[in-house]
Amino acid sequence: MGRDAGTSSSGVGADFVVVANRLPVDLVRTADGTEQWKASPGGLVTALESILKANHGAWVGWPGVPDAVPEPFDSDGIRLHSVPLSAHDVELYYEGFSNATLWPLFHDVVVPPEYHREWWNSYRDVNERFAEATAAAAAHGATVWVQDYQLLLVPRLLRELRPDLTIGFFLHIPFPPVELFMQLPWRTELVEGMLGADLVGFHLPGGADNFRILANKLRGHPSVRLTSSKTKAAEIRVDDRMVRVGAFPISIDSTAVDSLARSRETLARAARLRDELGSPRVLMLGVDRLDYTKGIDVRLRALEELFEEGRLDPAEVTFLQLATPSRERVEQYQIMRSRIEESVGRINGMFGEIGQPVVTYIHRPVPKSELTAFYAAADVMLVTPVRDGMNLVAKEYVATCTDGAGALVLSEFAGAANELRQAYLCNPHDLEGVKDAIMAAAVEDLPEERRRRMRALRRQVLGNDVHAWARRFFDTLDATSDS
Ligand SMILES: Nc1nc2c(ncn2[C@@H]2O[C@H](COP(=O)(O)OP(=O)(O)O)[C@@H](O)[C@H]2O)c(=O)[nH]1
Ligand SMILES: O=P(O)(O)OC[C@H]1O[C@H](O[C@H]2O[C@H](CO)[C@@H](O)[C@H](O)[C@H]2O)[C@H](O)[C@@H](O)[C@@H]1O
Repeated sequence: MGRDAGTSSSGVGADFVVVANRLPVDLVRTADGTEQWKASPGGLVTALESILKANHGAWVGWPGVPDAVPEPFDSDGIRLHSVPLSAHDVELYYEGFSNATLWPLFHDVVVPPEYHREWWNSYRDVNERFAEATAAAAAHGATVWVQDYQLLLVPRLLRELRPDLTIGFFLHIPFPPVELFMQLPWRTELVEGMLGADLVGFHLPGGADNFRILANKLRGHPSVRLTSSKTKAAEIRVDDRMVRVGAFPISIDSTAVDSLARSRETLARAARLRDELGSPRVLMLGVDRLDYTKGIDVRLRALEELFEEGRLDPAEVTFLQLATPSRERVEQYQIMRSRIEESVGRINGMFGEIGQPVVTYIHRPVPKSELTAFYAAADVMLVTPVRDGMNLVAKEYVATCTDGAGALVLSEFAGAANELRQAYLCNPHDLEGVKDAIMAAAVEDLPEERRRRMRALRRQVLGNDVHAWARRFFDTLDATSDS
């Protein structure tokens, strides 16, 4: 990363600070009232943890439970600063505005977003507290990297408090088309919030383009493309500053995943797992937070029809779905969970045998070593979101296929499809297309064709890891502070 972010030159605060809704660890309260820290879920943490550890930086975020007020502490070389949220904040800012307004709106309104003024007021208030906590944690002249849709107002608020900072912002979910964003009653404030950064990053060029159009439409800030830039970035003039905008597709720590996949323990566990699942000829796998964007229902419907039509034989095919609990108090998540669990029951009722279900469904997190063994055991990985910013699971599966076997069925609506062109791509809204992609990946294509595709995918994932992602972002951010 080329950035020494150890102790600050002034001795007060860190020279490099990440700000995200969640800390990289969650405080977990057990039934007996004791508390312990556990790794928190999601791709964002997976992606940033290794970068921060390598740079002894600080992380500002919510500890994951209401009303907890831990003092700053060090974890694995990272200084963690908690922003406490009350139960009311969690309900209005996190479950409400972040996950029932912005999340569905930014994921192409796959469920209807709700607009409530009291949610917005709480979002603004919590963003102010994040900005204040960050201003207190950062050394003079530090670099601050603000993450994601929960904190869209922070870049501007932080700039007002601390004009000496260099501020980057990265959005991990899709940035919606202009017509959808325009639904937001607070659209101008949100765009202005993001424009407080020196660099605004998205996964895909389309998201960056949507943002440039909105900055012009809502605030009259025209942009120019930087034709010389490798990142195809653009610049927007905001008063006396230039804000850079570009696409930076995130990735994984590919080498670490690859070596864990090659370990004797992983390979032994993967073999045992196949035995435990009845030694199927084809083991299919899904791994997701239980979220309505992930298309878990789509793949279940596709499999059910393939069994009904006799195109897949339930005696030969098993599907393992890991669906990690997520945002469980938000209504649409509850609706989706019921729908998925009903499908699993129906499919097993129709096609399972005693002691031999066709769908094995796990609704709890598993340790990383176990997850890696799932990937290593699977012949076909099903990643079928109706919309997804990137989808790191797809990349993790590819990095785990160390023997070059294995096939990835991937929705065109996952950001990862932009890079993983040799996957079995499908449109999750076209059920026949999803079924055909599953059939090609699982049964119809020759092993050589699957291997050819997997070789190309592995070249992509191993050659573009999370470190390269961070380097590209920081090189572009450094260029903004130089100009
Ligand atoms: N250890 C562990 N990691 C999980 C589990 N479920 C999902 N993950 C990780 O969570 C991340 C999900 O990222 P991504 O696919 O981008 O989707 P996101 O959930 O929307 O961020 C991946 O790094 C997964 O490995 C689990 O049960 N255990
Ligand atoms: O913090 P939660 O509400 O429990 O949700 C977990 C995370 O989900 C989202 O992940 C996104 O980021 C990934 C990495 O860039 C990307 O691959 C994926 O497509 C996105 O959905 C969310 O953006 C994070 O803020 C959450 O922490």
